[in-house]
Amino acid sequence: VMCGPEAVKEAVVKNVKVFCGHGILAISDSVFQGYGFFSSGRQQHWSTPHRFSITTLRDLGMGKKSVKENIKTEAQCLVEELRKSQEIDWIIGKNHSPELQDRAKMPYTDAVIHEIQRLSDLLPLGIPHMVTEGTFFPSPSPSHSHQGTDVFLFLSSSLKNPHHFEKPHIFDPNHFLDAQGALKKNEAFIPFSMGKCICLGESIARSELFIFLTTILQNVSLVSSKPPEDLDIRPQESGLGTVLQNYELHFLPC
Ligand code: HEM
Repeated sequence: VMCGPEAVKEAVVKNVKVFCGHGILAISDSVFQGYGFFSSGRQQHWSTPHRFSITTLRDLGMGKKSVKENIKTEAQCLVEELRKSQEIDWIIGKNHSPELQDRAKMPYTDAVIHEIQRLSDLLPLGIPHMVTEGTFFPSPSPSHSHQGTDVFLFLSSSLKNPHHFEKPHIFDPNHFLDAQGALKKNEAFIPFSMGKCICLGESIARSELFIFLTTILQNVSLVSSKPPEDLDIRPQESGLGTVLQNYELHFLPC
């Protein structure tokens, strides 16, 4: 189990060939029947479909107009649905819908999204990896790993690392803001893993989070039925994935 950003980096950035084999994930076997990226024990990481997907998914996330427009349309539809379900007559912002280019000008919003991802810790142990050939792992405690050894990248231990985040268990966007209010990168922020094994959907996921959140907040105020300080933000369950608690929220017209 690789704990902390330094160990994860040592494994999947510096020793990428050895540590990026796919581990066994029982749940994916029954769903994917051995096909696709999540099939267990896939040792060859840079297969043709993988390369194809990297190009396609990263292109989609980075710039293809149709996808960006789809994300915006989906966000607008979500707002429409919220409006209908609330039966509140309010107007979707008329002049400007959030665009991805706005993100660079909105460091606070970006920091809030980083902090949501950090604390929600969607995949605490990442997706299982497997050692593809016997290797000696020098740090933090020297050890030998045999081919086929399961490897877990303990992403939680980076996201909630007290050496990298001042208040690791408290929601505070300042973890990602410098003294001037600009977005501050943090090498322990690795919810998508890192290196060549990094989540193929990172760019799309980050775009969606920004567009959805800003579009919702542009149109409604989210009000909790309890004072925020009384909310319990500990996860309901945490295994392969973190399941958050259910919260009661009111969507009020701005
Ligand atoms: C907030 C949302 C998401 C988070 C936190 C997340 C996180 C992750 C993590 C930690 C991994 C494992 C990387 C590793 O092997 O070390 C992964 C793999 C993967 N993710 Fe995501 N992911 C998200 C959304 C998405 C989306 C939207 C897509 C597709 C559009 C996607 C597609 C994939 C694929 C295909 C892999 C397997 C990559 C491979 O085996 O090479 N993810 N993701």
